[in-house]
Amino acid sequence: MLNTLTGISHRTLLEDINSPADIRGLAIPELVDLAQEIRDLIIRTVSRTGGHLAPSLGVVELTIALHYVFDTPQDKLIWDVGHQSYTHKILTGRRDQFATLRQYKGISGFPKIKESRYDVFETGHSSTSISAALGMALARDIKKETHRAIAVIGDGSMTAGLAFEALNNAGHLDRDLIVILNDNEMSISPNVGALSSFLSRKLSGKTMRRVKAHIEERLGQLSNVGENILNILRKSEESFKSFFTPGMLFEALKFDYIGPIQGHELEDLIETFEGVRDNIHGPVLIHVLTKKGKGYLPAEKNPGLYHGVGPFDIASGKPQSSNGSISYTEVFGSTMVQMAMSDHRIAAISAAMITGTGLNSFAQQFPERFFDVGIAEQHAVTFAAGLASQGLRPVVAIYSSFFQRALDQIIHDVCIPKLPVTLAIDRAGVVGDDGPTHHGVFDISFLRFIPNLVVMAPKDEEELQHMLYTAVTLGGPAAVRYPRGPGERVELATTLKKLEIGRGEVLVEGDDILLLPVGNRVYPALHAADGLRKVGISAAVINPRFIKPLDDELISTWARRCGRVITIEDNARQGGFGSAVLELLGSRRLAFVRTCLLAHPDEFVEHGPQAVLWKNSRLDTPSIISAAIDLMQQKD
Ligand SMILES: Cc1ncc(C[n+]2csc(CCOP(=O)(O)OP(=O)(O)O)c2C)c(N)n1
Ligand SMILES: CC(=O)[C@@H](O)[C@H](O)COP(=O)(O)O
Ligand SMILES: [Mg+2]
Repeated sequence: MLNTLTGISHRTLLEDINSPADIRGLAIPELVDLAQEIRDLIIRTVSRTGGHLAPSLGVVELTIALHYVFDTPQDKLIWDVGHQSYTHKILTGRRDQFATLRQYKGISGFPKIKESRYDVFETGHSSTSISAALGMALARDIKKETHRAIAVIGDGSMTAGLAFEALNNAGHLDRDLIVILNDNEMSISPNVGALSSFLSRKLSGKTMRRVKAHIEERLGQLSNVGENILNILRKSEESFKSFFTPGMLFEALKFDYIGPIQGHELEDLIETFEGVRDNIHGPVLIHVLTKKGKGYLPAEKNPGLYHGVGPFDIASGKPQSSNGSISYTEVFGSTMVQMAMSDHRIAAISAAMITGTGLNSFAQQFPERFFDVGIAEQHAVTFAAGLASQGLRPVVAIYSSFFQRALDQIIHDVCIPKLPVTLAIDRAGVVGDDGPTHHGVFDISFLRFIPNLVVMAPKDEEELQHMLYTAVTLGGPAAVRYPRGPGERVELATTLKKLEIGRGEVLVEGDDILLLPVGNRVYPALHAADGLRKVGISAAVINPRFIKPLDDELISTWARRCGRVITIEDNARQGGFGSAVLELLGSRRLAFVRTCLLAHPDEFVEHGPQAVLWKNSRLDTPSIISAAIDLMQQKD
């Protein structure tokens, strides 16, 4: 590598690292230098590609130490969420491809089995790693193999029920299993919840007093031994606190607990891991303290902002300027504030995604009506149902792909009892660079079959405002799905209006073909109708607004009139909006109408810019035009 100051070129350590085997011969000072080279590479690359910078910078030493001590890939290393796996990728043969991180056709931002044999489990959604590692440990024992199973999970991800289900089961099964708790006291925003306080031993005064009184009472009943311990405890709050360690929780779950250890000290990490590797059997949890964003000052100072970033300037840390459009998420956030000012029943719930869902302002202005429940989508929905059962009008804002976790709660706790809960489904449709784990392309399919639920999708940001208002004033369960990214730059409404449930709108009249686009596909369809007019095809465009209930009358009338229908949706074809229209046409004896369903095919859509993904799935304007021309030319 060329030193730009001296003009002298020298070989970096990283240039000789092609697999973890290559780091195992290095001495500690060399590993320290290697960590710096890796950090530089991550910062350089992510400043160009965007990505999960702060989580990855926080685990550089941890990753080096794990690959140094354990015999990967025979030993199975599982990265929870996987957004912190950049060092792992660089060390496991993907250094040269790292420049393509999150680029279309480039390497993914998450572990991918097809990318490397070191990626033994795919992640993206949180809190799966302990379950997966436990499964691997059991498979190992059944097959009489000897490798280790290691889950690396963050303190944020540890708050999810799934992680606790796995700990509970692992304690019971008592097999060799290593859980590394990467504790940086951060989820995306600062971590919240009782567990988080417990890990950092920030026990509340109330808890302290209660437990202290209880112990004093119990020990006081004993003779000398009790008095001695009591005296120690009385000495200071600190010594009392030290009586409680985060380990107590895990030990109660039958794990050995080791730590907390400093996560940026390579020597300590390596020594601890070697000790565990060579001496400990059964489930063990190693508590590692790290700093999110370590080594890049702007990220250290503001780890939330640099959790996931777009391209930025390294020197100043400033993100590349956006084009100034307001996003759907921002409109959701401001509309929530607008509604909550006059309706005191409105509450907002986020599952550890306050900024991502645009709820910062609501949280600041209405702290008593805002709840960040941690990474707990299932709980978020049932908690909302509880609020709604007592007269509140909760809005649960969660990304489409994370709502997948809460399907049972939506059905069982919200829709069967018809409770007035609004599901604000952000990131509906393809999200872009995060890829298949994060695309929100299934929600139409998994919500459409639920009785009592009204499902809406706005064509633009102004319609989103009215749909939110319609949802919270409905008096029953409602869902509004809206996409990632900028709106259509339309003017926002100052007065919110209630839409008539199940009523669509005719945007363009036409006789030859009916275009039925959903949500963010409405504008591309309008442009397509313009294009079709130029080649002599008269296309009608209807914005259905409601995916459920459908405007049966309007759609049937226009389908009969045009004789050809194209549905267009940023959702999977299977069970999607197009399927709903086919069901309608069948039930109305309109099966003779020629149809074409434009939607994502029955495969997982890869990562890449949204525009590319829409084009690939034939959901952009030119594809709609060519589908219409094809349908016009179709003969029996
Ligand atoms: C089920 C689910 N909900 C929400 C998210 C969004 N998300 C990604 S990372 C993250 C925070 C994770 O915190 P932690 O595990 O402590 O990792 P850190 O980023 O601090 O390293 C969240 C909420 C997700 N990936 N999966
Ligand atoms: C890893 C993860 O799940 C989140 O950080 C996600 O990548 C955020 O996506 P947005 O950038 O769309 O908020
Ligand atoms: Mg964390």
